[in-house]
Amino acid sequence: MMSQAATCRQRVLIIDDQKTNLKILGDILRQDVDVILAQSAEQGLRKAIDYHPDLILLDVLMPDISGFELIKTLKHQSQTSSIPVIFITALNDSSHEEQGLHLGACDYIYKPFHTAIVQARVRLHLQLARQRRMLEQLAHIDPLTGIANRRKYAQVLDLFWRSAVRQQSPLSIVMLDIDHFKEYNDHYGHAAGDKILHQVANTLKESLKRPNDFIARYGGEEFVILLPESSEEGSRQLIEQSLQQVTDLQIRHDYSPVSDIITLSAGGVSCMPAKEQPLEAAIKPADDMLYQAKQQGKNRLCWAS
Ligand SMILES: Nc1nc2c(ncn2[C@@H]2O[C@H](COP(=O)(O)OP(=O)(O)OP(=O)(O)O)[C@@H](O)[C@H]2O)c(=O)[nH]1
Repeated sequence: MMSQAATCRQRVLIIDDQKTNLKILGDILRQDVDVILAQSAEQGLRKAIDYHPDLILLDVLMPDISGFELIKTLKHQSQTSSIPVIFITALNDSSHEEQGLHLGACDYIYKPFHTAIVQARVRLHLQLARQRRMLEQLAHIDPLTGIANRRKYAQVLDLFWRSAVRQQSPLSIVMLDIDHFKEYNDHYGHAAGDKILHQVANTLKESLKRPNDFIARYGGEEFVILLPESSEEGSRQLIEQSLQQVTDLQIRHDYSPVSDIITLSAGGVSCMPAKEQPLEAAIKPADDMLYQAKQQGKNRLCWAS
């Protein structure tokens, strides 16, 4: 993920009502980045949402909506709030500069501008944006397995839940746990245990079919899978296949009382989220079912009815 973020071309949206300014700025940046042009605040806002640029260069004095007004909207909308904005304006006095920075701009450039200074500042802010994105990605990845961590899971669950409430569509939640993993660690060593966690996590991940299906490491040897817009029958079938794919790895576990290979227990629930229902209550049945699967002898899937 890091290498992809580090190599792909970044995008800069330039918003200015003067065609000549758009052309000049576009020409001096095009060598380094993909340039998107907008000739009004309204068009700029639309393009910011549609193209999600890495940086916005924004004029202040525009006939319909001023740059100062537009940045307020950009900073209030979740799709655009994290995009850094540089003002580039003929309002070349410190009080306007102060106002611009207060409104959330990361920089303020006076017109008439010097080409090399615009290029240098754009480069600097793009580099900062890239580093910020990498940090965000790293903060959401479990380093051992490379899949999402519990923090990311909490965010995604909240997102899926709200979307399921809005669309009145089902959401399946599945908790999975490696059986007798303590014995595995005790006999084969912690480093071997780490390798298994990586292998199991990635096998489960690859078994998921739809782009929105989501897996995270919930903790230790426990994983959680979220399947949005998936029926109970479809979800059960998919998870049975996922468990089968882990079994197919045929990882020897001579110290497991339930099998001579690594197995998983899993508990699932399909729910139709309602606004007034607390999230915790919806997840609990999956936890209960995992407990039941362990109680019933492990190496199985139990589903809440
Ligand atoms: N190698 C490795 N082991 C871990 C990691 N996180 C947790 N564990 C181990 O996972 C084991 C979990 O043990 P238990 O909770 O008793 O679970 P279990 O042995 O799988 O028992 P059941 O779930 O009842 O089958 C402990 O030995 C933990 O040390 C990790 O990152 N790496």
